[in-house]
Amino acid sequence: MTRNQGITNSILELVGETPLIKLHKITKNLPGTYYAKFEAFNPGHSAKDRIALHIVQDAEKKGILKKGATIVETTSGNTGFSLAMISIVKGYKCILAVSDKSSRDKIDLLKCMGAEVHVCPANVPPEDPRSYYEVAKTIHKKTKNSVYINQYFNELNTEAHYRTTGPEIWKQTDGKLTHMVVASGTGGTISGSGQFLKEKNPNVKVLGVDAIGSVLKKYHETRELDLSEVSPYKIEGLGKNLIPTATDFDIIDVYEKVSDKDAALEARNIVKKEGMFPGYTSGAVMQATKQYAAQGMFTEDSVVVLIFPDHGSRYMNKIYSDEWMKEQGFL
Ligand SMILES: Cc1ncc(COP(=O)(O)O)c(C=O)c1O
Repeated sequence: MTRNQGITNSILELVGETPLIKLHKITKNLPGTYYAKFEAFNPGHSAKDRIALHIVQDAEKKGILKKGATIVETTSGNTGFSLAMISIVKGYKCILAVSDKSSRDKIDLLKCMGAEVHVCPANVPPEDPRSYYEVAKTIHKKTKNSVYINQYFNELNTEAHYRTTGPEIWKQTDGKLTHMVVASGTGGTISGSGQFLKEKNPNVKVLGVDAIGSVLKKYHETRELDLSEVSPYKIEGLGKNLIPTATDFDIIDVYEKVSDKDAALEARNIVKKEGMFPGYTSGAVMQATKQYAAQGMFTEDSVVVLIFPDHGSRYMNKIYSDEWMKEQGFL
């Protein structure tokens, strides 16, 4: 490892190469060995640094993004933070359309990072002009010299994880992993890293995590978009009410759905048992791992990698607030 031993020229050089941390107490009763790839170690505290940097660098190479240009994106918050950080370093303007489901902390953070933030209603169909997709598209059209990152429908999102997250996991486990458990939102993480790992070893099982209230699991099973699956839920960044083209459903072996309550309690459980402080979807990944284990998915020989996508500090007014947990009936 040569990282962090001398001078780092820019914070952006620290994107990726996150640690793989062995889980002990929380997985004590599950068969096999479990590791968390803790993406909070990225400088923007989430896996989204990887895709934001990859997409921006690609646009720069193609000459689409020039100094003084504007970056526009729809985001549940994390991609926005990464883009705002990159914009500061590289001298771009950053405009973000954010779902009103995003925690207050995330929205305040984006503003602190110099982004212009438009808060949009979460519970409207994607084609509604008030949805964050449509708001971002309109801002992009109206803003001269702007680039729309479009993470849900951008193959570079998936490519970023194919080039970084997948190879890192392969190297860190010395090619020994048997299963990977990954939260699916845009699907970039699961599809990109899953593709890389399956190319290395087709026997690696890619286990998806979806939210109750999202269409992804049903779509994976039937290849049909069933909107009767859609209902409001609290977990940010997990699941969807549309089918993102950034997701390659053929790479994913199976999905499990988790509830808001179970995911929140598991996130808090990770803190208590392992001393890590991860975000809400990490709780969802932990809960799904337990559900998969209960189905007999793992044996004593299993080497299971769980991706923990972000840091818990973004959820202080949500899952890490006893008051919020009580309001939801979770405590
Ligand atoms: C906190 C969090 N976890 C998980 C995900 C899912 O990752 P992906 O979009 O790569 O499927 C996201 C994406 O928005 C996220 O913000």
